[in-house]
Amino acid sequence: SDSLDVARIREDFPILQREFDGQQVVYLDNGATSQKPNQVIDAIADYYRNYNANVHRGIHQLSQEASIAYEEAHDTVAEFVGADGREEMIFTKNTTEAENLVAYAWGLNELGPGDEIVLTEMEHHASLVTWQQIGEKTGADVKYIPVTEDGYLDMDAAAEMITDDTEMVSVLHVSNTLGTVNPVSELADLAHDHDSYIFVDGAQSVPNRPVDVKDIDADFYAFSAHKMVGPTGVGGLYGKREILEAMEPFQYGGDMIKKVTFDEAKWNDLPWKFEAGTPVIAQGIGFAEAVEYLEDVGMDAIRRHEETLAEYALDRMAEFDDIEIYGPTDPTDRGGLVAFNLDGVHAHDLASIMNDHAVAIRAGDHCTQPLHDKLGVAASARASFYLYNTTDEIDELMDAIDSARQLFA
Ligand SMILES: Cc1ncc(COP(=O)(O)O)c(CNc2co[nH]c2=O)c1O
Repeated sequence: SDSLDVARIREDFPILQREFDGQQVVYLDNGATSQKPNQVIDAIADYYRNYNANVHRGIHQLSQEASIAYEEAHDTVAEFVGADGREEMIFTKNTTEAENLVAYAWGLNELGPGDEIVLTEMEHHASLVTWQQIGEKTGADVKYIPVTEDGYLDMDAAAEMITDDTEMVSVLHVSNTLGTVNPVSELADLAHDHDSYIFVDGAQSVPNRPVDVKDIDADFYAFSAHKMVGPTGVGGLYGKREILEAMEPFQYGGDMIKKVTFDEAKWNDLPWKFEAGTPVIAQGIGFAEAVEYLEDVGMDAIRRHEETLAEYALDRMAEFDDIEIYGPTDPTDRGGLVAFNLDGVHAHDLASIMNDHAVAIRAGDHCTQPLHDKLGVAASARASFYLYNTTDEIDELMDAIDSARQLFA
């Protein structure tokens, strides 16, 4: 079977050997950011050491090498998510900037009173706050597809809420709080039946499972390199070519133009039209290396590994009646993360005790405050898994939770 050789993978991530007070770190905060293998670190260092130069303009050898590497990085990332080449793959700073790019470059210009933007109650602030603001600035109405008791989207409500007044449906593929995997192909069909665009937030899906944007038929699809063993500072925004061709640029300046006179400017070809100024060269090169690393491991194998870890974590937590778990209980129907609370212990206190045991988890609202309001909790703890985690590490998590239980009993 193509299951993961986790022991061999862990050798690529030196940070996993770190110890705090003699305890080896147990890193379970991958939903916030992933760790980076030597291959990615070395690729970025290699660029700075051996062919650092600015791109798109240089005549000299170094600039040509840097330009080719940066441009081909777009092809690598595009192919990874099933896009048709670099013309459909814009490098942004992160998923948040990708949402803002479409919100400003398309939303502000195209939306007005009477138009509707449909989100979900489980949206991350990157989309929720962005489209809420666009609604305020344009007069468009913002609606939220409800989340059911068991953590799924209410698709009957979705079918009613997406109408001919809907111009944009913006939904996350996998919830960073509930782990829910949303039916984005079905939502794309609903949006397109009403001539609406659909923006899919793939921050928690592209790193963890195979994604094919053409299969989903998304109009836009965004994700971040730092969650998929790549560097911070670069993300991918897929857009259908014909939509990007028709869209106004997001930022103006060098590189995004073809010709400038004192009277006007002509825009550059895709994707450079949306990459103003000196781009994220080193990060883009690191992004491509991260994609190649994940491809070598295999996205199906990663998805299955995370399902195994989620199932193990859910089973271990189900042994206790003082742990409340949020999101679907079926491990094959959710991402590799579990948000939870321990009765009587605030999530921040729990995370602090976890830290005393060198266990790194997240506590707070995970940038989904409206969802936490709906769940009726101010904060939750969250363990999120990746290709280098093990069930032994989940046992360490459970032992640390137990020490918190004893402390607060
Ligand atoms: C679903 C989702 N959308 C968008 C973002 C924003 O990504 P960024 O622009 O790269 O920051 C995140 C990051 N989520 C988290 C960041 O820290 N903890 C998290 O759960 C996310 O989980």
